[in-house]
Amino acid sequence: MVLPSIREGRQMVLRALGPSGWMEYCVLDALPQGFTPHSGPDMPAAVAHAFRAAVDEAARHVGATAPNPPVGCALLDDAGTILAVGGHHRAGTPHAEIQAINLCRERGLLDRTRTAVVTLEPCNHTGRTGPCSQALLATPVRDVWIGVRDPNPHVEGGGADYLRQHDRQVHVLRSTGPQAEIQAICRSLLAPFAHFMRTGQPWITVKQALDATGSMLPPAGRTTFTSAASLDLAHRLRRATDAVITTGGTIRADNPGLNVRRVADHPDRAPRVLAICTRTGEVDEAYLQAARVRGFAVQVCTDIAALPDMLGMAGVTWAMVEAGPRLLAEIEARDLWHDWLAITACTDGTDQYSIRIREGDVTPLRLFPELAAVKE
Ligand SMILES: NC(=O)C1=CN([C@@H]2O[C@H](COP(=O)(O)OP(=O)(O)OC[C@H]3O[C@@H](n4cnc5c(N)ncnc54)[C@H](OP(=O)(O)O)[C@@H]3O)[C@@H](O)[C@H]2O)C=CC1
Ligand SMILES: Nc1c(N[C@@H]2O[C@H](COP(=O)(O)O)[C@@H](O)[C@H]2O)[nH]c(=O)[nH]c1=O
Repeated sequence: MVLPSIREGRQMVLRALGPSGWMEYCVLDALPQGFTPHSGPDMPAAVAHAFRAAVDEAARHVGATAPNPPVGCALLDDAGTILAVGGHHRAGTPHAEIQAINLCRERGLLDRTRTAVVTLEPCNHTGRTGPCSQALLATPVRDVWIGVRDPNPHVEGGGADYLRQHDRQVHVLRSTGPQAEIQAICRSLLAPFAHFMRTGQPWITVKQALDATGSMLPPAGRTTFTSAASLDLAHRLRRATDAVITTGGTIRADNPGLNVRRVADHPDRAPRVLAICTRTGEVDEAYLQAARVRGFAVQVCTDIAALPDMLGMAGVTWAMVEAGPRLLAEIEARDLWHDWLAITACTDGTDQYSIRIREGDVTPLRLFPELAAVKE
């Protein structure tokens, strides 16, 4: 018998199962036999694999879910094959677990579900949608793997405890040993939301472009000087965040757009906040008007100390600073930042990245492939 190549096999499956492509995912990701979800404390390879799929799905919606967190969920069968991967898209729409359950139901696969892999503990309360813990109980799922416990203090009784009380095996990833790497990715995904839950304020990322001499100022007649790849990254960061923080000084110097242009933005996103720091409070009315036309909800901030609360009140979970050297000095002196991405344009046309994290070891910047391994 001549086996089809992966490509041929994939085309055969797609022809057989329609254009959506979902079974392509299942087939190519089917794992070797021997996956035993009840087998012990360490994470089976299929679960690790499913966590990555769930994180990827959640990451596609980072920047669209605020004030909710981005979450992903994969449902697996007995053999460890991924049946469906769901993500949370927007506040008020179904959570990741419900998306994955609904996908399985549509595909006639719900009866095969045995293991749920979720980047965040399933909710156990009725908010704008029903409790995901109960939705999972209504499926044949026996094992639930959780990346991070829910940091939301307003959520009474965790979904993990509820599922355990109903005889489900619940595994919460540990921060040491073989589970640590995936737990860290889940914590990176959740970092802005977890901070927002603790403080009511957004996670604040500084993005700073530097030339080879260490200057932040662009050459005359230009507003940027980093490479095309770094500008793409800057726009992907804008897409992932809920607010841009800039200043009166930068607006007067650059008349910057600050919107997402080099990559596709989330469709139908609620207006992103443009926070303009200015001591005088005087910002050109034509600039404000044009920024609103670009889709921003503009907020003028005359006291930078009040900025985190102001943004938190607007439901901003992750904000990015795009400002010049004077405001960055203020932000650093006042500890108003959480992570700091420096992009240095080298003379050979390449850029170097470095990341500082003010406290701890978690940064959502690690979700971006080119920053995943960047050193401080
Ligand atoms: N390389 C890079 O990553 C970037 C470079 N730039 C460059 O930086 C230059 C502009 O820098 P600069 O003029 O120093 O401007 P900054 O962007 O550093 O902002 C300074 C302005 O911020 C406002 N401000 C300062 N402190 C506070 C405070 N405590 N509360 C509220 N508002 C405050 C004031 O605005 P006001 O005067 O209105 O009161 C002040 O003029 C431009 O050349 C631009 O191209 C800009 C962004 C990024
Ligand atoms: N110079 C510089 C940046 N600077 C920031 O980008 C703004 C211009 O944004 P826009 O008008 O939307 O293209 C500029 O005013 C400043 O805030 N960003 C970068 O990624 N790389 C760069 O080299």
